[in-house]
Amino acid sequence: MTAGPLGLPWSATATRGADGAVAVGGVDLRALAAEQGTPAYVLDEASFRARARVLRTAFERAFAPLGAGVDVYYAGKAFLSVAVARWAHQEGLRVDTSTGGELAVALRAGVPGADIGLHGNNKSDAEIARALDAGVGRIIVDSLGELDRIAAAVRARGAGAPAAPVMVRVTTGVHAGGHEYISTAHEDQKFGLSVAPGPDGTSPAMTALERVVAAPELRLLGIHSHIGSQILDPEGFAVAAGAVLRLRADLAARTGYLAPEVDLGGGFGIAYLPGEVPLDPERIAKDLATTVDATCAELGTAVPRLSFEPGRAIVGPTTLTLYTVGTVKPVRLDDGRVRLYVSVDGGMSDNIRPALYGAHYHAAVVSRTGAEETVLARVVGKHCESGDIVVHEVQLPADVAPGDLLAVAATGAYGRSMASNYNHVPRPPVVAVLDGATRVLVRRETEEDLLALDLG
Ligand SMILES: Cc1ncc(COP(=O)(O)O)c(C=O)c1O
Ligand SMILES: N[C@@H](CCCC[NH3+])C(=O)O
Repeated sequence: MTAGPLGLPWSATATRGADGAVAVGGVDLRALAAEQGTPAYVLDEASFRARARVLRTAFERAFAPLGAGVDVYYAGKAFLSVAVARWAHQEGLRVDTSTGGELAVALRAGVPGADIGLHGNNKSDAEIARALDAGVGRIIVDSLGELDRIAAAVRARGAGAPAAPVMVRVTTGVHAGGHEYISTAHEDQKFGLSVAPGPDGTSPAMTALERVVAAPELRLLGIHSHIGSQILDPEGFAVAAGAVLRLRADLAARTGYLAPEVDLGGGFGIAYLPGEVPLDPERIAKDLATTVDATCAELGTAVPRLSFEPGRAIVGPTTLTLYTVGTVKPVRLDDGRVRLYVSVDGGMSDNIRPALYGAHYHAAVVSRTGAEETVLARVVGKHCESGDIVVHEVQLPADVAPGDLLAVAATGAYGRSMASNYNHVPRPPVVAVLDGATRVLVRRETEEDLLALDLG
């Protein structure tokens, strides 16, 4: 994927003018801040669409020679709004949801049920019913109990109700990703059913798959594996693919049913810092096509239809968070260095990732050309926590001052979607920019919005 004039981690259309001011999508961020206020998430629509297309076409091209087809789902948990669900669908992607709320957004966007998947390790009966009402293309089952509940929900619809299309989410023991909490395929965690044999020699994954094959209310589409998030080393995907394909072949040997699909999840890592190298979609797609082809040949099974669920790799790099600098305070460290604490008008309520995962981000002053001399800075928020850090370490112009606009790059994934109202701070808007125009996708919350929930 091509980087723009400012290079990674900035979005593709970000440019810096002669006066030092940064524009995205042809919109000067000073004008955007004056019109919309700060903080604000600024989403580069052209970049979102381009990234969605690049990922889809990379997988389509790589898997075309295998002849079984590919679907790419946009994982809405990274960031979902009606507009982005629509953009993803217009760019030929389907939409992956993980709660009734995300499902509601995708449906409001007009995405046909058949192009929506529903995940979740603890789906409510209401969520299951809603998914069946919407005719979702697949429900990704996460436990044996859930299988029974979906079957019951189908039965409750009466004779003639179509069987529910399900995939079974399995854990292959592959542990990958940027942080232990976001690695989802090792065994001691809540997601999926393990492929490791239990005391009776049969794995929980196989038990679930056999149960689906036997249930008239369920139609087994396939097997699902998601190994983690922000993965920069492609090796784990190939290992997981091999394990899933072997499980599919074992199931066919035991039941005579060869599941038509395999989903290898999302998790493709992006650049958060200058110099960081993102996972290359073309390369991962080609490598996986080679692995799938070779493994299926070795197992003597037909190649399945493949699907993927990237979230971060599509939306992460498209968005920056625009803040206004407030307090600037030099703090002397034990080793004698001075760190400049630069406080902005948001913080852990609009980006919890640094506090939750120790995630690192990059920032720059975007309203003017700063002094050539730079200082070691830490960008912090306005919340009542010393861990309210937005950017742990970054060199900023030595003259950074209150009133400057500061942008933090690559905040599109798990920023707004994990935002909170800590300290009664209203959540920022999401403003799309395209060809010199702004469009508010999600409006700024107000104190009135928050007080409206408080019944006194
Ligand atoms: C099942 C599933 N699919 C897709 C994703 C999207 O992951 P990412 O945003 O890292 O691509 C996740 C989140 O990790 C997930 O849990
Ligand atoms: N929320 C995590 C990723 C988890 C993905 C959902 N399974 C992050 O910010 O990196």
